[in-house]
Amino acid sequence: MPFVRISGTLLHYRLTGPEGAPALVFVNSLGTDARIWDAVIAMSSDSYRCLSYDKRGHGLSDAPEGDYALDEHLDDLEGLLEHLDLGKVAVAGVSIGGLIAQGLALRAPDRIGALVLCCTAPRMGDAAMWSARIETARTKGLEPMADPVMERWFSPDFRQHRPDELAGWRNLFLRTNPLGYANTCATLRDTDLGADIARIQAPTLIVAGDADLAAPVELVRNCTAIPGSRFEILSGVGHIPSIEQPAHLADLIQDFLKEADHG
Ligand SMILES: O=C(O)CC1=CCC(=O)O1
Repeated sequence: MPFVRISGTLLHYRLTGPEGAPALVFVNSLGTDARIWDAVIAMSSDSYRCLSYDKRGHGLSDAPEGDYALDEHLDDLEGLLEHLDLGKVAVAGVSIGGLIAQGLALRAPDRIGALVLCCTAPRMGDAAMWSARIETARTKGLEPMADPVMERWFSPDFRQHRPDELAGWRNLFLRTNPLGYANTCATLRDTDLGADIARIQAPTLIVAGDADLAAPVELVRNCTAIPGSRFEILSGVGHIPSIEQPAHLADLIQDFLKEADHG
């Protein structure tokens, strides 16, 4: 369970897989931590050096005060990559994690071997929605949002047939630092990469879930402005395919990275 301080912010990360193997980095979504990627990492770490971390405001990482700018998330991730000396990486991000991946590909194209953008878009939601969540998180905590958020995260089938997992991931959401959550909602409120992503040159796989209420398929399709990108729609999956269909997602990622010449 290593920790590192990047420009004063403590980050919790995990690194598995053979040293020298192509590096694959996983970025988590709002209200979660690196554990949402564990099943995919277990299926990938024979062939890839897998890095996952709790982005600021989440998990065991620090939750600094104040709205988080996208640039601060990028500073964290770039700092972590420099600290670990991973060379060129593929970055897989879900939701805001995918926004961070897009941002890094724009800021540091030479570091990026490939992108996997899951259930994300260059702009997610609108300012009013994020402001309302910020207000709720800061004044009442996360409990009032828990049930609606579970409906956004998980397909009806998952919620009906996997109640213990649902309860566990709900616990993860509720244990997120409400101020870290609110400060991250500010990133979503303030970020729009729509005018920029056509400049991304990295080979890009885009994955949407047809039961995703947080990033519906047509929103995720906006990522196809990235030249040459491939778009896949997973059936019966909500907002976090790494939890609902990890084997399917791991296969897609590995096949794509081989074609992209990253592993
Ligand atoms: O909580 C949600 O609605 C899902 C979500 C939006 C951005 C993100 O990272 O997760």
